[in-house]
Amino acid sequence: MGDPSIVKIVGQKNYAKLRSVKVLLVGAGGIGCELLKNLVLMEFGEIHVVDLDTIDLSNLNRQFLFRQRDIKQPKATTAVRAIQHVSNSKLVAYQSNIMDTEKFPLSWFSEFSLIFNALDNLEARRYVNQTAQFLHLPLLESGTAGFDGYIQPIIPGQTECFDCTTKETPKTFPVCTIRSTPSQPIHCIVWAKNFLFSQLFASSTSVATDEDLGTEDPQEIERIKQETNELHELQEYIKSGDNSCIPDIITKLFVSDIEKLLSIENLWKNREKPTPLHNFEISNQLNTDFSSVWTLQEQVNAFAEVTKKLMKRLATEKEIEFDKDDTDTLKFVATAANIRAYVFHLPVKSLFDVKQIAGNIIPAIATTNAIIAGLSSLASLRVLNLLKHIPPTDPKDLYMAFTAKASNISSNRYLSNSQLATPNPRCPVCSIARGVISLSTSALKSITLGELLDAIRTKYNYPGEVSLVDKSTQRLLADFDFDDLLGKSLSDMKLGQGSLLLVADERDDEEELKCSAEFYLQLDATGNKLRLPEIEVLSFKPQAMSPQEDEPDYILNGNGEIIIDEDNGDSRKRELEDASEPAAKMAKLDDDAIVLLD
Ligand SMILES: Nc1ncnc2c1ncn2[C@@H]1O[C@H](COP(=O)(O)OP(=O)(O)OP(=O)(O)O)[C@@H](O)[C@H]1O
Ligand SMILES: [Zn+2]
Repeated sequence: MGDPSIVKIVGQKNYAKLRSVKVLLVGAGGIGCELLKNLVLMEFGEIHVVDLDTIDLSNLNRQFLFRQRDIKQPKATTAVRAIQHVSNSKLVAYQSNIMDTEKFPLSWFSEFSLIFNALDNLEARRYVNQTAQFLHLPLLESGTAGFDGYIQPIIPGQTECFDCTTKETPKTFPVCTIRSTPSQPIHCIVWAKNFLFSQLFASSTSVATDEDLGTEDPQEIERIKQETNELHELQEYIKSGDNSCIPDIITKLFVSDIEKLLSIENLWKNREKPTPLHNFEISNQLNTDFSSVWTLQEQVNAFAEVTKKLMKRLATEKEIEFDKDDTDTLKFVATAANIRAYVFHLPVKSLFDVKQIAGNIIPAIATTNAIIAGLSSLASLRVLNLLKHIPPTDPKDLYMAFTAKASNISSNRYLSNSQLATPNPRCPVCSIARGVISLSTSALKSITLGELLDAIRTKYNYPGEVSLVDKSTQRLLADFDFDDLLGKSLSDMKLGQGSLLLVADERDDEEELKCSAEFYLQLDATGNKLRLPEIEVLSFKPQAMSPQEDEPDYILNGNGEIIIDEDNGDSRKRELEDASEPAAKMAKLDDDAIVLLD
């Protein structure tokens, strides 16, 4: 019979279907905990939860399945344990990285009817998106940041995928701004975190000669390189564990390096000159209030104290990574950034503020997570065709949904939606045909690369001029003028379970080319020597795609940011702003046109 409220929504017949559906939830953080609760209350037959992380104190305000006693416990297993007692669903938890191909081969994913993404980074989102494309599995992608949030249903082959729109990597700054001419507090924080801290405690790399330094001035380039190598020497100091060198470190960073900068006169023609930190003293007087702005003396004292502590830690830990929740690493970065800010006459920040910036933190809001998880679970019923009174879903009728601040449509409407676009023909992920090649272990040894390539050519009508790339390692295995490896066996080429092979038509000047195809190698225990998938590899007209075609006017970043494409979006944006119904793509953004979404 089942829970009467869910039966009312889906009907008795669909309820039986719902009970047999197996879904995958990736991420048991802010959205993940909410989603797991919803999916359990909806009585999905089986819910598998994957999360690689353990619980932090800072998660407890919104990840309501966790308690103080759970800190340092795995998120996935703890979430499942917390909800098990009210669950009518079979729950399975994994404390693992979803990108672990040994633990989660493609065949494992193929057991699910639907995947929910509740992730916080671009790499994992992309990986799941690609996997869903491989298996033609529907995916419900989601993210939130503060009051902003979105869900995007992705139906492979029918609606745009996560990678159909360009995803920008987070904002970066030119090296010369960070290393020579900071003009905002964030430049000092980036210097302290990404350059100083990582040089001294994480790893020692000198500046690569081809790194874009953002300056042409030979004197400045020379100084940046020299400074990096000198820092390498400081790292040796730090490793020695000798506390007496701390004043030398301060002198090097905030006096001699600054004096060297001052000697490059070009830099200061149109800028205020920095003031080196001459005559500093170190005392024991420490400020412990993380939300106040400390005096210069307090910054110097805290910098000396925490450097001493990190030197001691380094002796046992060998390498220390920056972590916003590790007070020592945060204090080092905050005080170093603030002393540099004093030197460059820039505003100084409290430790708490530096934590927000250095940890890329936008306060997570439990309500936004709950709304987005609610929308995602509701969308799942549509995607799976389980709603009682709604006719079978045409993917064209599915919508993305956004919470208020991410929408430009109406200032007094909290939720807005936008019809899903069709797949972008130039998408690097979903414009490629995909399938699974199964083969026996003995075939790996007996079949040569050339034989496999011939079989693929024949089956999918590829021409002679194709290239074959091992996508897992980005190795070129063959192309029209490189056939040296074709006589080698697949196992000689280290190809096997989980390898990804990309075949591409390499002909020039043809009116019509075959689309690329990507194959996943899967070992087959049933004795099949070699079986190629029954997939259709379409052709396309290369000249038909002009660079302007269908360019999206916004970018949804999985890391994630919503960014307006300034060059292309203007006219479209206007159109959207004028539109009243139906709500369309989001565009109302903060002043700097960036909204971060986890
Ligand atoms: N590759 C991955 N495999 C499995 N789980 C992942 C992977 N990448 C991220 N996650 C999980 O996705 C979840 C995202 O949740 P959320 O955005 O609330 O982040 P959080 O780490 O819990 O919080 P915060 O970043 O604010 O401290 C996290 O629990 C994280 O461990
Ligand atoms: Zn795509």
